[in-house]
Amino acid sequence: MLYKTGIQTLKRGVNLLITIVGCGALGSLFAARMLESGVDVQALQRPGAHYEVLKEKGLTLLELEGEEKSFSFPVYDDIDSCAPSDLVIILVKAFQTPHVAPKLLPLLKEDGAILTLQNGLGNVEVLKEHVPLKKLFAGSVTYGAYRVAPGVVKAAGEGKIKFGPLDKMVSPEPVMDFLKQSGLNVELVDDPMRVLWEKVAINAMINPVVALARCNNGKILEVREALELCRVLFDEALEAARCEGITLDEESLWSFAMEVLEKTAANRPSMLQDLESGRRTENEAISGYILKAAEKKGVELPATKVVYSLMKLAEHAAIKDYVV
Ligand SMILES: NC(=O)C1=CN([C@@H]2O[C@H](COP(=O)(O)OP(=O)(O)OC[C@H]3O[C@@H](n4cnc5c(N)ncnc54)[C@H](OP(=O)(O)O)[C@@H]3O)[C@@H](O)[C@H]2O)C=CC1
Ligand SMILES: CC(C)(CO)C(=O)C(=O)O
Repeated sequence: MLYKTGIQTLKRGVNLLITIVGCGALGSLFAARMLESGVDVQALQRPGAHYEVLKEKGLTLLELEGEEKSFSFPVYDDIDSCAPSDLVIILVKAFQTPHVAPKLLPLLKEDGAILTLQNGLGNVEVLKEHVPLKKLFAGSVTYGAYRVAPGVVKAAGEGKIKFGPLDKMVSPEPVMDFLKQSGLNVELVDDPMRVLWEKVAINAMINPVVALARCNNGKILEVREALELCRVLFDEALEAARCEGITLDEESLWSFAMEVLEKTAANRPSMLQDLESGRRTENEAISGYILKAAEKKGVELPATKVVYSLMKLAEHAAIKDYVV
């Protein structure tokens, strides 16, 4: 018999509540889609300019086609003010996970669930230290959003959430139904860790290369040497995945990576946006994690090591008080 999360209360017509932990670009886009679908949302957000605007004036979402929408929902900077929720979605950057993970359990109703949709690897390991496995779900996202000003988020493309429970004995249906009801495109997967590795392989071959070159994703397709470098980084990421016992489908994933480059040709990747805004990047959770996974098995990944080190240098140069 599969363990059910508390989200089955959905079927009893009780109002369900989602908490978004880290209501930045993606968290705000999701909050907007949920509110449009009539689902209750609250955000746990750290204090700062974005928090102030969300709290005082609400969220402004600029749709891809130019429409401007306003949303108002409860935004808190402390756990004690939050109501216990049925589903908590983690959308802080990976390096913030150790700060939020110990606070999560009180945010949940007794049988609620937690879903991480963050990029990078290592988040699940941290969450597992603080949350029972049966409550944990993980996945990746192809939606896009970025912040244009505090409280103002631009939608950069609809996409899909691929997710699944980390404990195979847990029924994913209630969370799946809830996310669908929340206006999001969702697909269930058997092995969420594979999905996280697929996403990290794509991030590892695009993000640091484009961030270091300070260009748009599409430029990679115009420079043969850049594409060759991406291929080496991609192959190294797949090698690291094998070191963790995960064999990714090289051919179909490479085709998907090319599709991502074409579809996001005009985009500046998140890592570049972070560098340009003087913010920390997810370098550690992407290239850094890949290097560590391989290192544990005595495998060296020379190209990944070079771009990882250059990204550290770029962060050191761009970020005040960066700890090397
Ligand atoms: N944006 C996108 O298109 C996509 C993003 N992702 C992934 O989703 C995750 C979130 O990305 P994104 O939304 O772009 O990032 P953002 O930086 O825009 O959002 C993260 C938010 O978390 C807040 N925050 C930071 N620390 C804490 C904390 N301790 N407690 C509460 N809130 C906190 C930040 O506050 P503050 O505003 O003060 O900085 C910020 O608003 C990342 O892992 C990213 O890689 C995946 C696919 C697409
Ligand atoms: C897929 C990609 C590389 C698109 O830019 C991305 O996820 C990012 O910018 O972080």
